[in-house]
This record gives sequence, structure tokens and C-alpha cells, in this order.
Amino acid sequence: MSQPVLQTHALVKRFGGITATQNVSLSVRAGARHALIGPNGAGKTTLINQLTGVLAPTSGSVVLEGRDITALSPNARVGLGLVRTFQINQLFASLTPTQALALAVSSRRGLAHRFWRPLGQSAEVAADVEGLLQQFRLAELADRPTRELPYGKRRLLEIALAVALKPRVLLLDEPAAGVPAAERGDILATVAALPADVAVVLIEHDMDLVFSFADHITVLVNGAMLTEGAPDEIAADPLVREVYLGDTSIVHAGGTHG
Ligand SMILES: Nc1ncnc2c1ncn2[C@@H]1O[C@H](COP(=O)(O)OP(=O)(O)OP(=O)(O)O)[C@@H](O)[C@H]1O
Repeated sequence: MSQPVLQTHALVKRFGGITATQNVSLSVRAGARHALIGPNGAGKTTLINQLTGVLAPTSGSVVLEGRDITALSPNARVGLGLVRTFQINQLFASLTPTQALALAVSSRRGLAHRFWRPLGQSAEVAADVEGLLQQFRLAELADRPTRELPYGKRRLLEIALAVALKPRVLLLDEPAAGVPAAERGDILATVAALPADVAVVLIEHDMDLVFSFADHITVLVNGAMLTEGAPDEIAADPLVREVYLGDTSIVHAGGTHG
């Protein structure tokens, strides 16, 4: 068993009378493929926001590689290797994938102030960018403005931008959401091929993706951890099936992959 790389200890988040995170103690091992699932309103987004530092917990702590990061800003956490996927904003939409990735790679390498020099001046940056374009199946569209890319390719670029920062822990929030069926294969394949030494925490409603990807699943219900375990244990768990009653996807996914 590898060491935990990311942990929460008795995390609690209250919004007025609502407890959106109830005493959650999560442990993500180095290199894990860890999925967080739960019905709508289970508290997945609230938990991720406390991991990234967007939300401060009411009580409890977040620990990255043994270091308490509960009080650190989102940027400081990225610097320590806790990275979530970017939403491509207006600025990035006007850049090409090559330019956007060069910006991300340069910022990791501490060269951001030199980014606006013509590309190619830093051979190391160019090599990193080329590798990411290949890895994320973006090479053919590398020099088109991002806003012209098919939706699935934009989602791939979002993951590539996060990977460009060389995370220790990568938080993937619904990478396949809204992606048309024809483009989903690319997402599944690239997510499956993420570097083995990076721990990946996936939030996803698509149970086929969850069960094809995860080696460990934590189930949240009403802000609390209902259970966790290997995918086959989760798929066979009567409590989990009860929570998903009426949602046959988990039964189907467990039967297919579990
Ligand atoms: N800023 C907020 N203020 C008040 N209540 C909130 C806030 N954010 C979330 N909540 C509440 O906390 C609970 C958990 O919400 P959260 O969005 O974390 O769930 P989720 O599992 O991500 O749901 P979904 O799968 O629908 O995105 C819900 O009851 C929600 O209404």
C-alpha cells in the first residue's frame, strides 16, 4: 500500500443550517485512481472546493504529503502540486492550444514573464508542449483558436493544462460532462493514460467512466461518507444500491466492470 498523498481530517462545512460536509476523513494514496461519487447534493463540489482552497472548512483539516495546507490559498496549493482542471475562460478561448499550453508550462517553469516572446525560443517549453499535444490528442488542432475546437477537444485541453503543471494530485471534475458520445472515447482514453505517479481524484456522474477508471471509490451522501472501497465492493454494496435506487447505471456499471 502506498502512502496517502492527500488527506482530510474530520472536515466539516456548514452553510447556515445546512451541513454540506459532515466529518469527512478522506485518504487518497499516491498514484491512486480515486472516484468520489454520490447523488445530487451529496456534497462533492463543496468537498473539492475545500481541497483546492476556494472554500474554507468550518472545522477539520486538509493535509498534502504530510503538510497541513488548510490555511493556504488556492495558488499556494497549486504550487505544492494540488491542481484541478481549469475551466477555459475568454482569454484562453482566444489562444491556440499551443499558446495556452506554452503559458501553463512556462508558468510552471517560472518563465511566465518570457511567454510573450515568440514560441520556439525555449526548446524545453516547446518539447513539453509538443508532448502534451500528442498525449491529449490535440496535435492536429494545435494552432486553431481554442474557441473553434470541438467541445470534447476543449475538455481535453482543460485536462492538459492541469497536467502541464505537473501535479502530485489532479482533481478532475466531471471531465466527460456535456461531451457528445462520439468524442467521449478520447476523454476515457486520455484519462486512463494519465501518468501513473499522479494521484487522480475524479468526480463523475457517468458510472461507466467511474467504474472503468477507479481503483478506489468513496460514496458521499448528505455530506457524509457512506462507504468506500474497491469498485466491485461498491457496486455490490446494498447501501450504495439503495442510495442509487431507480438509477440503474451503477448496477449496470458494476455488472459490466466490477
Ligand atoms: N454556497 C452555498 N450556500 C448554501 N448552501 C450550499 C452552498 N453550496 C452548496 N450548498 C448546499 O450544500 C449541499 C451540497 O452541495 P454540493 O454542490 O456540494 O453537492 P454535489 O454533490 O456537488 O451536487 P451535484 O452533484 O448536484 O453537483 C447542497 O444541499 C447544497 O444546496
